[in-house]
Amino acid sequence: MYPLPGLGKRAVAERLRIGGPDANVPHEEFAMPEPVTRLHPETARNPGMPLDMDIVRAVQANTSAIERRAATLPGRRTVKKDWQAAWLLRAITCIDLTTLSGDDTEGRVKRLCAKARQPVRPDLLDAMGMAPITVGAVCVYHDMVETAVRALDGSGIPVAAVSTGFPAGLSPFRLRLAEIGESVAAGASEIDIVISRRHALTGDWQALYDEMRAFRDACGDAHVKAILATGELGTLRNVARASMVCMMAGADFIKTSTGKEGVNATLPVSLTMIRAIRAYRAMTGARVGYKPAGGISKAKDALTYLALLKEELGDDWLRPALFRFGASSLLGDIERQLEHHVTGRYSAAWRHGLA
Ligand SMILES: O=C[C@H](O)COP(=O)(O)O
Repeated sequence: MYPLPGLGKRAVAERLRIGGPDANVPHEEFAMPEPVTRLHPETARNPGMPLDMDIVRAVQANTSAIERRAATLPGRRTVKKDWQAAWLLRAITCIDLTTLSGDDTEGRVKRLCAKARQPVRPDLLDAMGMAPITVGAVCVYHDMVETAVRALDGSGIPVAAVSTGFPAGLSPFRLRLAEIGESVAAGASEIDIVISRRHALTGDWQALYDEMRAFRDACGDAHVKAILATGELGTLRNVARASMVCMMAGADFIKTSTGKEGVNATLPVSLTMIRAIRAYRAMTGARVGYKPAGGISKAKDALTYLALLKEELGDDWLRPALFRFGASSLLGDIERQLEHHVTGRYSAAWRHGLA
């Protein structure tokens, strides 16, 4: 399957220069596809491919071009009224509703799971003529996996566990592998691993590939999201290369951040990672998901991310199987905007607590 027949070396090389001229931005009517009817439609997993250092070395990132384009993104596409409500509902279905605090309790996780099952008040959904929806997943530390799995029983909502010594990823390697196994055994069907940043910072792409491959193997049937901790990778080129190497090693998703770095999800980083996903898709035919995480708390930011994804990867990515927001408080602001859409009034933010 790699490389795709018909895609010559030159075409591949063009796609690896992130930030170069972009002939691939679609200009069709900027509307949402039909509503999500199935939460997690089958998506073939990314099988990965052998590490190809020629490709990794060819990956470039033109930082100033990326930053220029990212700066134009907010407000570039505006969706209003019913369309905006539809986009916000779509955003909710793509949230990994997250609690990752040292003071997490079973009670907090149960309340979060109740919110995951019913993220929008039924009267608001009725007023919009919408069927019930749920979030994409609930994301917790290992110790809370069993509680979340029980609380979500019968809902079809997956539990994602952060793993491998999250957030720094500096515990002994065998323990990081064992941690994945424990979380899968406890019922997590998605595992968010953290990469060893030093491998990217020192350009040891073979070590990063081997680590990622081992993490994926330890996950078994559970889907694996690779957290790059982009705020600690130094350059956008490192972000682009780490994205490519993790995808080559079989990551199902690439994710920006743990939420604990000094800088978490940003638009330049997102553009870089999304372009890497696009290049990987062009080379191999495989679709890898994207998860910006950390600091995304406003409905308008969610709209910007969805617009970016639609422009760069197309409607196919606008669903939970290929896109998630890692966010602990975004849902509250979206619900507040939906209430305003239906009633014409804003309620206080405290009325939309999550857990
Ligand atoms: O992966 C998810 C993040 O840890 C959540 O970050 P946040 O609390 O800034 O929304």
